[in-house]
Amino acid sequence: MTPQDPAADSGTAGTSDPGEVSGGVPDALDGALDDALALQAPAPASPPPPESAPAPPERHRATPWPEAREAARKAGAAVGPAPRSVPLGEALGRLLGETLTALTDLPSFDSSAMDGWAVAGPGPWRVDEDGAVLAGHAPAAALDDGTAVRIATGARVPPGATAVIRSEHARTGTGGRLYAEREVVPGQDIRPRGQECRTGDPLLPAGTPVSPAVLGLAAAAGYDELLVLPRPTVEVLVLGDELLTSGLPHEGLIRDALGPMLGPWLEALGADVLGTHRIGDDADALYAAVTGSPAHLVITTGGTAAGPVDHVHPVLAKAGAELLVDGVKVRPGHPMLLARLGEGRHLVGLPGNPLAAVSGLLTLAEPLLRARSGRPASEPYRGPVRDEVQGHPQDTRLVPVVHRGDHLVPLHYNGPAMLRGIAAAAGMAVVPPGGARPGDTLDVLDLPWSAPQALSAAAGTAARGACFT
Ligand SMILES: Nc1nc2c(c(=O)[nH]1)N[C@H]1C(S)=C(S)[C@@H](COP(=O)(O)OP(=O)(O)OC[C@H]3O[C@@H](n4cnc5c(N)ncnc54)[C@H](O)[C@@H]3O)O[C@H]1N2
Ligand code: MOO
Repeated sequence: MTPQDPAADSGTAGTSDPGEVSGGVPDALDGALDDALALQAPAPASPPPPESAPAPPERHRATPWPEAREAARKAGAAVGPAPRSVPLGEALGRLLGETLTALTDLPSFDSSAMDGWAVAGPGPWRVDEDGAVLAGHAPAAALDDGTAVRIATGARVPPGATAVIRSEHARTGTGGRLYAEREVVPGQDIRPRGQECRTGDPLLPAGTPVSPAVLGLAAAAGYDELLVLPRPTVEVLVLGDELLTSGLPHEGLIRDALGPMLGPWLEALGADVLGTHRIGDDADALYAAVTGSPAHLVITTGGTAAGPVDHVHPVLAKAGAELLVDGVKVRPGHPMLLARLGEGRHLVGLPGNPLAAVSGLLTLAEPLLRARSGRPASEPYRGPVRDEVQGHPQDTRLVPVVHRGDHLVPLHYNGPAMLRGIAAAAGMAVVPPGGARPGDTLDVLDLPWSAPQALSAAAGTAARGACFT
């Protein structure tokens, strides 16, 4: 087996031979990228053969992949978040816990959109030199027809004013008279009170992520605090005596690839990561860490299978946890599990093989965290696959893919112990049992950093016209 056929490592079939997918990307740059992604790279001179995983025993309890995701979503939804009020400065990145409703008209008064003159009636106008109006200052006296005052952008328009003329569109002539240099349309460059919204108007729906722009809108609309959904807390427990945290692998020891990856990934999924702890292969330490964790969700890595130091199942049994999902019909990652630890607390056990851990993260942790934090279910996007993807006879496969034109292109370094494919991927294609043929449409699970941003809140407010002032 070579790295060009790595999926065979998991006992499943790989994608088509790289030589078959090299056509249609003639550009030299694309060729170099393809090499990097192993879309079409020739085999290295002496590729280290990936080790074979043992044929897994029949798992009668294994849950079909779609049902496992649904079980994780339900587990998260059952303990959905209670909204709480936080100062604006602490709301960034949270989700709105209620509809953001305007607490004021915006603008809250008729205001000038430009620096210039407020005028009343038709010109020319007599300029009241003492009556200049600045933003934030006391209102000017009412303007009589035929008069004008200087006005600054954002200042209150004096009662009686019928338009604002920009300073570059008028000149003062003899006798202090103001002459417009182009037609004056009534109401021009005046932002009328309530142009953007009226008090009580819904501005954004509950569940909208609080972005910097949302903070700005909330402040403009009168908010000092926002009701937000708290982020679920997560603790990561990395198991394995063989793991190094620095330097090169040596003497059977390997670098911990999951510790550095999972914290940021979980943060990107909307969690507050309390910590990542390395437990080794110590059952007592694992029991203490699992039962003593203050987190809503404990994530373990490794130790899910049936080896002599695979402590996750025994520890869960000892802790009285309820297994909600014990194995999933998915490759890689089938030993993944989901357990209920107690009131409002769960554990997701990720397999130790790094891509299998990613599979568990997307299958169980993502839907649980999404539901638990009040985010709407993600809409998988779909696309036609360019190449054949061989499937597992009974199980779903998750395969890292990139986009090429309108097509999904499976990446070859997709073995369970490999991160090379996923690190270059735009998403994980969901390959149904039996596989996919070129042109078949596949669902794609997006990755938090490559997701096309959901514009759900704005989607219903299509631009109906331009507003240049
Ligand atoms: N008898 C069976 N053996 C195995 C089965 C099975 O069904 N029956 N399943 C295989 C599959 S599939 C997977 S996946 C693994 C799952 O194993 P564990 O969750 O128990 O994980 P470990 O044995 O601890 O580690 C597996 C593999 O991954 C490496 N690893 C672990 N943690 C890390 C880390 N943080 N960073 C990088 N690499 C890590 C570890 O060294 C092992 O090579 O079980 C199979 N066996
Ligand atoms: O080989 Mo396993 O499929 O990594 O879960």
